[in-house]
Amino acid sequence: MKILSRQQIYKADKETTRIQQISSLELMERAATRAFEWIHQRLQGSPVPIYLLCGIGNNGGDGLVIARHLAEHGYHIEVFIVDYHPKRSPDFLENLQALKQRKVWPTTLESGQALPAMDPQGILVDAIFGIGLSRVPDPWMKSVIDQINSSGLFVLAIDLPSGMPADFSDFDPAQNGLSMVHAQHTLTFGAPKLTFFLPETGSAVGQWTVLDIGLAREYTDAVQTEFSGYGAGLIRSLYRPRQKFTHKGSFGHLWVVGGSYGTMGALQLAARGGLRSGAGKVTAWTPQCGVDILQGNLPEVMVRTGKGKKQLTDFPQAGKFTLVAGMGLGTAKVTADAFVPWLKQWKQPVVLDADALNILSQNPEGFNSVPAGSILTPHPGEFARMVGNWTSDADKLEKARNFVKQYSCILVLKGAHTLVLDQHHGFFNTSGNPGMATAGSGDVLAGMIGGLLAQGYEPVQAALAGVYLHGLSADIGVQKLGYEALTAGDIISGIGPAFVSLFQTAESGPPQEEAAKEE
Ligand SMILES: NC(=O)C1=CN([C@@H]2O[C@H](COP(=O)(O)OP(=O)(O)OC[C@H]3O[C@@H](n4cnc5c(N)ncnc54)[C@H](OP(=O)(O)O)[C@@H]3O)[C@@H](O)[C@H]2O)[C@H](O)CC1
Ligand SMILES: [K+]
Repeated sequence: MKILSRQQIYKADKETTRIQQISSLELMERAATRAFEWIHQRLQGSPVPIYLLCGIGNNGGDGLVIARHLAEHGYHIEVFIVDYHPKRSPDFLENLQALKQRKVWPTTLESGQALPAMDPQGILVDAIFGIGLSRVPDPWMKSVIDQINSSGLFVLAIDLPSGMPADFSDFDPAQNGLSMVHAQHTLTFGAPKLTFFLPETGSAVGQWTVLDIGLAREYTDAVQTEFSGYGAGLIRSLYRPRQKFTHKGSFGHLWVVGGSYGTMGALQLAARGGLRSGAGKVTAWTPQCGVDILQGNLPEVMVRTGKGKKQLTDFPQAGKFTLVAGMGLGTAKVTADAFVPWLKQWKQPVVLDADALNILSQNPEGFNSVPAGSILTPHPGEFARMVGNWTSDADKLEKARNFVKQYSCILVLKGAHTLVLDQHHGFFNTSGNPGMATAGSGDVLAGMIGGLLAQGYEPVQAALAGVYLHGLSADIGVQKLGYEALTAGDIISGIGPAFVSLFQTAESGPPQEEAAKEE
């Protein structure tokens, strides 16, 4: 699922009309008809009042086409033209004519005018601004947006909520008060937009559905995008089936390094995540206080200790194993003093999480010792320690881009849509749920990525599959437990079913392809 930039969507639009030899008016008709069908399928002729707020560009034109189809099907509609600009797009004007021919007479709202009273049981279709938004809405538009947001109506946004840019190519909405319609649902054309995946703007999108409007595949298949969303389809294509004549040595040896007095749980969760993801063998390197805990709880895991009793003061010699470090490690000076030089020994990619990242943030020179291709898995607090505070999602993305370039690493930026970013591309994950905001969830993920890396997946593949399966395990967990009760241990219990469901058909398992399309 490619995320096209604003300019690429315009190009897709143009190429579609050229290749398919249709007019832009016909493409608008096609797009808006898909949106109408989506509404009609759900409302089934219900007498609920529908208020269509249309701008004066092509997003407004879409709104007028939807209005025409709704009127033809007997819906109770009221149409408003939000007159924020003196110019009108030609396709808007054509569709205004077509609507009037159907004896529907829109009301024009002029600058400064308030929205009319609306039945709070009704539905508001937001077709004011689409991808054409190129600057911050003016004070009147901001007040219209505020009135929509406090109206209490169900808001359905067309293409994207008005006031929200598709990407950050023109302006950064967070620097300007984030004035945007908050929709319950967004019907977007052709491809999801970058801003859907980021917390500042994504919260305004609500649920979202990508409507296939038949954009020219000649263009959309070939175009290189900076970002994409991914789901089961990509992970299935990466999956390495197990062969019959294999043994545990075929699936790698994972070492989880970390733990300190009082935080041995983190190391255990990572070890279990690695085992459940298929690592052939798992060894834990812990301070001496960890031996009984790990041996008692995890019979499958071998345990080796450093010299330190309550915290690590030394580390194992780099060897032919896959390293995941940082879970519960602590940031004591003795630990940090040993950890930073030790990292230099590593030549093959490693996975660094939690306190490994915190230690490096306190000793930034150490990031230069991280082997190329390593996977760093910070949560937002850890990432802020790594790169400094950001002022907005756009700024955070920029900082992340610079970081992966500088250190040739892969960042896994954890969030509602975890971003796996390398120097070539950013992948937003589509599995997972708010139940995952629970202690130890990140330790499990680090272990899972390590378990996949140990089995020979390329680093970016291990990161993508680990993140997706981690989210899917939690999705399976919440089906029985709900969000509140889900724990990191439950995510581990879901890993097996997640692998299994990856290859189930839509009829017998969670419909993963849909999950990627519809939030
Ligand atoms: N391929 C597709 O996805 C299709 C998309 N369609 C729909 O078309 C819109 C995009 O339409 P467009 O006319 O380009 O833009 P908008 O309707 O979003 O905006 C109209 C104009 O508003 C001006 N603008 C921008 N920011 C502001 C602002 N803050 N205040 C006032 N005015 C603003 C801007 O014009 P300027 O010349 O002033 O810059 C916009 O052009 C897309 O979202 C879909 O809904 C088609 O229907 C079919 C295919
Ligand atoms: K809109």
